[in-house]
Amino acid sequence: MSSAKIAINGTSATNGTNGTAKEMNGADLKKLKNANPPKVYIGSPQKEFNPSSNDSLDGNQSPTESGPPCCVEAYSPYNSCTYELIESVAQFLLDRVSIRPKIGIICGSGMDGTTGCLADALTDSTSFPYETIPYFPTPTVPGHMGRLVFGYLGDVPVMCMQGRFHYYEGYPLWKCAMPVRVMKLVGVTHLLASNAAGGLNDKYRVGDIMIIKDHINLLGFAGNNPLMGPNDERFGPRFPAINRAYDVNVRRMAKQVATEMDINNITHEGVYSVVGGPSFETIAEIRMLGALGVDAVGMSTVHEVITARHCGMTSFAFSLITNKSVTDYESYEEPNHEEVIDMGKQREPVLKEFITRLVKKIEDDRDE
Ligand SMILES: O=P(O)(O)O[C@@H]1C[C@H](O)[C@@H](CO)O1
Ligand SMILES: Nc1nc2[nH]cnc2c(=O)[nH]1
Repeated sequence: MSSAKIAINGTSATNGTNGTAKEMNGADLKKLKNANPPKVYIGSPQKEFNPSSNDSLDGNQSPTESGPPCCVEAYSPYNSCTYELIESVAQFLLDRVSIRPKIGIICGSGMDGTTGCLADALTDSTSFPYETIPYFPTPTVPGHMGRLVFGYLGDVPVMCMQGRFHYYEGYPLWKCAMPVRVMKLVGVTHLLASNAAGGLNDKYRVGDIMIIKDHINLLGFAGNNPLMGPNDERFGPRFPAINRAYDVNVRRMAKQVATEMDINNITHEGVYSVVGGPSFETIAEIRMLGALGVDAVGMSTVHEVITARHCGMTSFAFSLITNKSVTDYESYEEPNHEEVIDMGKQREPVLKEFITRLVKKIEDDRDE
């Protein structure tokens, strides 16, 4: 494996080779954190990109819009993050890693922690703490690391979000899903998202896996969607179809993996619904969701999948059932984030194996 250079504000560090990982650190991070807005360095020799000027990004592209850097308006409900800006973030990453992943993974709660998580299984990895990536949001939730990691899962090149962004953190949906567009422009064709969810279906037990076959976008019902605002056709159409969001072929492969791993008894296929959070559901809300045909409820994924489908990515997602949704007024049980994180950690080895095998199948399928 050849070694690549990671350039940080004009300094550089050598990328890890053969199982080692490199991360931006110390003084460089401090410098980047203090930069406001973050600086984007594109091309060689490095040059500072000012989104509000007509600076050329790499000699070929130029921003088509003037005005302030759009992603700085973090709380705008409408996506004002231009194609050019996303392209510049993707280029920032591509300039610093040598691998070209086709598969992007988003690790859910408890699966993205500090030890033993999927991202740690990557070899030849290069990781970017989110605060070092221009225009990236930063996670605020305990149990969510904040790193984008490039590396090999088995022998398959992937990029992996170790920690995601949630609506309840105060980020608009488009911003929560912005990394998916970055993945797209990095060259990713397949999105694999995981999440922690409360189980409504009576047959589900804590620790089970639910392959998502469909979703109910409750945030969308309430008039909120990551695609609201001006549409850029370079990403996708104004009115994308979403009825085949969870790819049937990848779901079939995931079920094959479950059979190979002999975990069919804990693997299901069902409907996920997203709520805004951060409060968990009331009993009346859970009963309503159950009546609507929801099998598991959580606070993420749907806006990422919508964004992925909009830009033509194949998407797959699964939930780890970290707690049973409470449906009984007599019950003293209360869902809590600690049990969510604990269950994620407990299931880490199984999920790692599940994802590693699935990624391999997808890669082999892509090659056929
Ligand atoms: O990021 P995910 O959807 O896995 O996280 C779920 C929703 C909340 O962030 C958290 C609640 O414990 O778990
Ligand atoms: N909304 C919601 N999100 C979760 N994430 C993990 N468990 C739950 C839950 O019970 N409800």
